[in-house]
Amino acid sequence: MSDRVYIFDTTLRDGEQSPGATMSENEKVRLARELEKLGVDIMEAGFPAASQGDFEAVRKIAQTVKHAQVAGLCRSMPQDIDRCWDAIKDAAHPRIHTFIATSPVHMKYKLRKSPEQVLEMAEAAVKRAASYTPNVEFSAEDASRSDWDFLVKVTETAIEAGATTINLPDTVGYAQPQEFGDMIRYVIEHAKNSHKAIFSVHCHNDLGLAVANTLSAIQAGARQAEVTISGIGERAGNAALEELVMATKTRNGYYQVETNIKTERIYPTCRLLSMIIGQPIPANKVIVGANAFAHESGIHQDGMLKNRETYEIMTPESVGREKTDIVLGKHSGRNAIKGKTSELGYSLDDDALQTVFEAVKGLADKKERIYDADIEAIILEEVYRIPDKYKLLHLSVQSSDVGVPPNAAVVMEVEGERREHAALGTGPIDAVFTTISEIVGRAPKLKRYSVNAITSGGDAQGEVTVHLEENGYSTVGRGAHRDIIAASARAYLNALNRLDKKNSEG
Ligand SMILES: CC(=O)SCCNC(=O)CCNC(=O)[C@H](O)C(C)(C)COP(=O)(O)OP(=O)(O)OC[C@H]1O[C@@H](n2cnc3c(N)ncnc32)[C@H](O)[C@@H]1OP(=O)(O)O
Ligand SMILES: CC(C)C(=O)C(=O)O
Ligand SMILES: [Mg+2]
Repeated sequence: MSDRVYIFDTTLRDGEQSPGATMSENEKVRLARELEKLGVDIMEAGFPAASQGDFEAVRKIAQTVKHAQVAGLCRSMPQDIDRCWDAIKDAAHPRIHTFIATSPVHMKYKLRKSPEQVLEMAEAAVKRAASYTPNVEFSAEDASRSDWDFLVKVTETAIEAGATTINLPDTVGYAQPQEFGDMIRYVIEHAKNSHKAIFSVHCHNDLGLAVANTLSAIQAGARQAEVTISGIGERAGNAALEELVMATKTRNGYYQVETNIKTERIYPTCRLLSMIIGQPIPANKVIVGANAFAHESGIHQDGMLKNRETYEIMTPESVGREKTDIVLGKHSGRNAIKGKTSELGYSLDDDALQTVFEAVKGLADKKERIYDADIEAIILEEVYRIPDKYKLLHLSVQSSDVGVPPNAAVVMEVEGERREHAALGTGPIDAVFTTISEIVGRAPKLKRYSVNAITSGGDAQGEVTVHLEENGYSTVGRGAHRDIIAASARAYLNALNRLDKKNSEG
């Protein structure tokens, strides 16, 4: 049976210590509501002694959140602890989180205290916190650079004073996974009454090992993980909630632990945070980045279409994202293109598929990303075209405001014969249409002309639709191209070819 790992989210406290991630009171409350929906067990709402603003935000969150525990952080100082309690006392499940550093470098240079003084401060702090609530967490800051036997002593002291959670942080992201797991196991095995507390870890990502260290600690017996959404936090950040949770879920057989997180709420929560702090999610970010479930190369796309498990270890839906993105581009193969065209509702034979395949490869050389609408435009242009009597070979257009009137030069093939001509027009598109009509010796009436950007971005394709009328017949022609004048010429010829077919069918 799987053991439960409690998720302690500190996005609103350590996450907010990330440069540029300061949030207003309203934003913190909004995120707190989302964290509750996500299913975090404990949320650290802030550091009430830091400022009046943080005090108010923590108090508001404490009054708002109903199911999750709400923690406030405080130094091992009476005035900080009292202020913290004041802020969280209205919570349905309040927790005081007090801390003091235990590493030689922090004790000597930052605190200017001896280990004995630190032990006394820890004991006094936990006792004071426990006089307010039985739910007290004690953290030995910079635990990973502390003497292990001193950590055992501090842990015993804090448990004896009333702490029910003991947090051993890797404050500066210095630990290595095996070593960190060994440290947690050592303290749990050697501290008296360790069974009376839940052991927790809080890992920073300075060497990119925050999640690995947290997982190693879980294997060693830690049952609370302190994390943040998208891994934001002081310096390089904290262990990312989404990475830790999905690692334990995806490899449940390996870790044999479970969390209470509703994983399908992960993506919406990360998006909300990104909007609040105004920092976009990088495309290659684990689980929540735009590329995390996008498959670009033909061999991967082929595997995915045959069975998603070939290249996906979790589904995008399981983290609240939309379906897998098969990104068609220059690395795509025929199977992916066939899959996409049938998904769009077209059933193409092998020849048509080959035509689309070649057109996609050609377009991919010019365009960074191929969208569904590009594929549809290619199908319309390359497959569902009436056999052409008229073909465009070259087009050159001069558009102008003053001086030379707009003019076009067109080289075409008319039933296999090359013809060229140039003409003026009221605008560049009119010049193109006039030149083509003069080449083919016809003068259909242009009833309607429209242009749509069918894809987005600076390299978007435009689709032009023209309605032509001639001898009582009317028809529609379409053309797609990255240049709308070229798209217009194609649409006009497409309509002329259709008209010609109607005329000849009588
Ligand atoms: C690893 C972490 O993330 S720890 C949490 C970090 N978060 C914050 O710092 C919250 C924002 N901080 C603040 O607003 C301010 O630092 C305050 C209000 C907390 C304190 O401000 P000040 O009183 O001006 O102190 P200042 O920040 O300059 O220095 C910190 C003091 O606390 C002491 N201290 C640091 N940690 C602790 C602790 N856990 N317990 C007791 N004292 C501590 C330092 O030794 C220093 O003492 P000194 O003034 O006697 O040298
Ligand atoms: C206050 C503690 C838990 C902390 O943020 C750290 O050690 O990184
Ligand atoms: Mg921290």
